[in-house]
Amino acid sequence: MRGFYIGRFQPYHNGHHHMVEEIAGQVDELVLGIGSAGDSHSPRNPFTAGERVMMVTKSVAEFDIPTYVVPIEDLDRNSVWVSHVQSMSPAFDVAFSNNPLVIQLFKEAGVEVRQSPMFRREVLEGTELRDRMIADKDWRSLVPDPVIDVIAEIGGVERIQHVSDTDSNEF
Ligand SMILES: Nc1ncnc2c1ncn2[C@@H]1O[C@H](COP(=O)(O)OP(=O)(O)OP(=O)(O)O)[C@@H](O)[C@H]1O
Ligand SMILES: NC(=O)c1ccc[n+]([C@@H]2O[C@H](COP(=O)(O)O)[C@@H](O)[C@H]2O)c1
Repeated sequence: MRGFYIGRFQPYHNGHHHMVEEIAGQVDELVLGIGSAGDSHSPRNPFTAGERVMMVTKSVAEFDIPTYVVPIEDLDRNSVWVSHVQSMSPAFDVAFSNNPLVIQLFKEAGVEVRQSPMFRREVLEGTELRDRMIADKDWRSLVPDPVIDVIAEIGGVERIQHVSDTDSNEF
């Protein structure tokens, strides 16, 4: 059985990693969708799809499960989003998500959806991690080690601080 799990992963954190570990116990192969793939260099979406591919690929290497990482751009039309996802991804039997819109769209399309409880959500939330990066507070303890390396390699903290500076995000 092949599972599908999509997130923006801005950045990929220990909550996502915990969910992947749980999913890995339920399926034989996993597709990880990098959502909003066209977005980057903004306060909410600082990292490119390629950078997020690196974070996710290096992190899930510790789990013993074949994993495909697929960037998926957003569409203006929710009604055809599941078809769009299916056109970009290896075929899957079950989708995993805690996002209400994603759950609704998959269910309406007849795809089985499984949810899992949120894991330490008071700190394991992308928004909280990005705020900590901007404020130079600890975020490294909340992500898998490979994510620390990728964010260092790409100058990610400097970037998010720069794009969050209201004087420097005009183009
Ligand atoms: N701590 C967590 N435990 C379990 N699942 C999580 C956790 N954080 C996020 N998820 C789930 O992972 C998927 C992808 O989430 P997403 O990439 O939006 O992360 P996020 O932490 O919610 O980020 P943001 O604050 O940027 O929206 C969603 O289904 C979301 O509900
Ligand atoms: N119409 C669309 O393009 C559409 C609909 C539902 C979810 N999505 C994307 O799926 C991803 C869901 O991940 P999150 O749970 O991290 O929000 C996001 O990137 C979101 O933009 C896109």
